[in-house]
Amino acid sequence: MEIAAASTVSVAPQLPRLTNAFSRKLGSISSLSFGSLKRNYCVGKVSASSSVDVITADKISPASFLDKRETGGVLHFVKYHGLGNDFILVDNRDSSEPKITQEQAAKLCDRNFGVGADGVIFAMPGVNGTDYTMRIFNSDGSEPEMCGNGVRCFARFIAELERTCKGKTVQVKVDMGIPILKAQDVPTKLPGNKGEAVIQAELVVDGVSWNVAVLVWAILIVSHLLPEIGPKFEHHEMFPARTNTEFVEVLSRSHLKMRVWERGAGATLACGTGACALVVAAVLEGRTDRKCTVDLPGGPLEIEWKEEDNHIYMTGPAEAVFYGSALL
Ligand SMILES: N[C@@H](CCC[C@H](N)C(=O)O)C(=O)O
Repeated sequence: MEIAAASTVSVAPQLPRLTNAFSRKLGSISSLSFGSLKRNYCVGKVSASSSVDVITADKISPASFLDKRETGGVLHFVKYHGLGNDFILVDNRDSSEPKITQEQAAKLCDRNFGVGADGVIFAMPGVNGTDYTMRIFNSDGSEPEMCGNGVRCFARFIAELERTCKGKTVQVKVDMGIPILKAQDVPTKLPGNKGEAVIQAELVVDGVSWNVAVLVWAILIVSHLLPEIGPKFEHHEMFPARTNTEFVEVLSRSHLKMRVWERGAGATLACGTGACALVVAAVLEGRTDRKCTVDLPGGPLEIEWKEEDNHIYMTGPAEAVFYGSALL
């Protein structure tokens, strides 16, 4: 059995890179389909496409709650999670500015003094011909470019807002687009060593040498070290925009296990973009096939990096947890 740490470094660079790469496609149109209904949307500065299948049926209709309009100082939301990576979803379709500030989002995400979540996601009006735009603030208030588990929850939320889906849990497949491996697009100051990509490079963190690639492999890491080592990767000088980090164990050519330290959110139960980056890294290093199950603390994700179109497809659950109103 091989244990690799990973990745985030390895993957980390990759994650931001994926997101940053996407961000240059501002306004590009993707599709979201719920059964027979199809919607185009733009994820923040990123684009992605999803399809949703309802796998369970709810007994209650949230319609009356979702129809509520805010009065001063109150924010209505729905709490969702994808494999334990949890988000506060806000119906922001009537404005292209988020209803709350980044500071307010950080307070809401606090697990002791707020609602508790890994991030706040806003469903906003579409741009450039899209039906919707998604924006997300991390639990520290910073704004990432993309969120894999979050985009599945977003898809589920849109379906609920449009009354096209009443299931508590749905399985969502997301087209995460094309991975970009160019070092400067990650961004990382690590020099490209495989074309312009960073594969199997050395990264020194806190005096320890890690074998990283666009992902990081090869070092055993145990869970209790995550809070200690995670921030050192996140804030490493080689990653000017900080980074997400996935620590990985290779179980077989189609099975990976990972722990994540997220930029702006810390140790979370799952990270969709990280799982995608991980599979790309694993394939580039010849460690796995293109279709893998990635086990995360919150459960498994199915990831496929298709050769035909170079896109990465992620499939996993999105579950509604509760409806609430927060005092701001
Ligand atoms: N913290 C991340 C953004 C969120 C990633 C997410 N959990 C996922 O599922 O992809 C960042 O700052 O990049």
